[in-house]
Amino acid sequence: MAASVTVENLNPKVLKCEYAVRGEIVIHAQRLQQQLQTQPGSLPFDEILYCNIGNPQSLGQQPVTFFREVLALCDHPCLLEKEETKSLFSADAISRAKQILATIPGRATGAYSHSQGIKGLRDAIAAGIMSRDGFPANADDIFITDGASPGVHMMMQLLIRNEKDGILCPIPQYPLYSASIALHGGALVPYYLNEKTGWGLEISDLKMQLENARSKGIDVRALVVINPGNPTGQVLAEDNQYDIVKFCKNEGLVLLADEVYQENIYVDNKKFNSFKKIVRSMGYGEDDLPLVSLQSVSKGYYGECGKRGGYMEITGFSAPVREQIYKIASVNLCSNITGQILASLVMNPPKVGDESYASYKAEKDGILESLARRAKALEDAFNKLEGFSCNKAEGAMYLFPQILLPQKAIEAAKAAKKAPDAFYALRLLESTGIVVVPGSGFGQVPGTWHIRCTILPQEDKIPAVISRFRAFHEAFLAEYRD
Ligand SMILES: Cc1ncc(COP(=O)(O)O)c(C=O)c1O
Repeated sequence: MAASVTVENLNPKVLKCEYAVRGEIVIHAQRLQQQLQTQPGSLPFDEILYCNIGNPQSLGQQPVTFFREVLALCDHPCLLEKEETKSLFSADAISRAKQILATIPGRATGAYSHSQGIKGLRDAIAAGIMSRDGFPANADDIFITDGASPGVHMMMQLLIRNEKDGILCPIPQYPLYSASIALHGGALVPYYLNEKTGWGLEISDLKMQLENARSKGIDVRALVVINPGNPTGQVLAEDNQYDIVKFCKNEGLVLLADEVYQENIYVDNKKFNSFKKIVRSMGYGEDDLPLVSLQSVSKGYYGECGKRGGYMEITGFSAPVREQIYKIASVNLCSNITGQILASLVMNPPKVGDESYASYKAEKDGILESLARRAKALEDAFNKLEGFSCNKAEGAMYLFPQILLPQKAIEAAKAAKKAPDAFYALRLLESTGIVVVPGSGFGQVPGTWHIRCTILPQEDKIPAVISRFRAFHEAFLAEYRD
């Protein structure tokens, strides 16, 4: 019987969609990992180091105790009735769990919730946003989601009608954006971050790209800004943010602000400012600018990727449009309740005076300070490699060095039908077990080659990562030097 479903008759939007952070190189790494299990000693390394994805706990980062205590108590409320609980859990985790459970109808964490998320948790998130920004936030504007990704998909679904609807996206960009634009059948309108100025976002380039797209009949609907940047690690300066907001207002664009790395800042001279705060401090209110701000429990110092929690805060949309957004959310029923609770916790961590505060602060600072040291150590190491130039990771979880590849290597890549940076990343994996993502998965200025490497291996592993990388790179150059 002939197969009724073939690749040829699949939805072409699915075929067009690419997602390199889990692409060919990662699939090959998983194969090699299996080989290490079934035939130990058969490869030149004894473990695979996944530096391809911002998944901190998979590389040994420990979860924050307070958050997990509250989750455990919420998930098994009968613990709250037991005497031993008082010695096993901190007092503020116990009281927080009780407070949260009181907002959940029937204390049932196994029940569906409101499609935007449990109201009490949205109130807590709104309070967290207000204390972060100093401007009011409203629970009705919050949609709690299973990580930030569903929020991005929802907005693309809402905005993209056909291939003539465009979304301005940074290049390089996190491929969730290119993938979701492709899946929803829209046009990615690229704007280039300037590598020479530390991945600067230039309004002149935004304008040029917008005009260029419009001249081709593209109706540009939104601007995506990832701050701090992935894969590029830059943190936007406040003045730059004002200009971006003005640009969106003047051009009638929705501002999609991906702020999932808001807690990941590693330099003293930069500070995270939410676009919500910037917009409000410019005096713009609800009717001036449609703004979507995305946050996630996957990043920051919490790194709870597998719990799938996050939210989008939606302001500046009319009531009928918000009803449509609510309708899309309701088709998915609701996000998972554990992720909802965690999203409320990361926006309202323990405060001075709470029993957990000192240990919470020590865990948080320990993780963030270690990430800053790892970022610096890897940046310095990359900058010492011949042909590498690596901007600082001011924030986020990645380094994105440019590599000047010898012509001979580029030709070898061509012969192997691979992009040169994918060829390099594959060779790196096969000789060291280190998994990185080629720059071609994020977009880059044509003719330049990059790799993205996370800063997430634990500190005791960093010297080995650096020396394995260096040895590989020297051997690669020796093989392909022009
Ligand atoms: C910039 C950015 N946005 C969104 C996400 C989505 O993450 P999640 O769906 O786990 O919140 C990621 C994940 O790496 C990211 O880097």
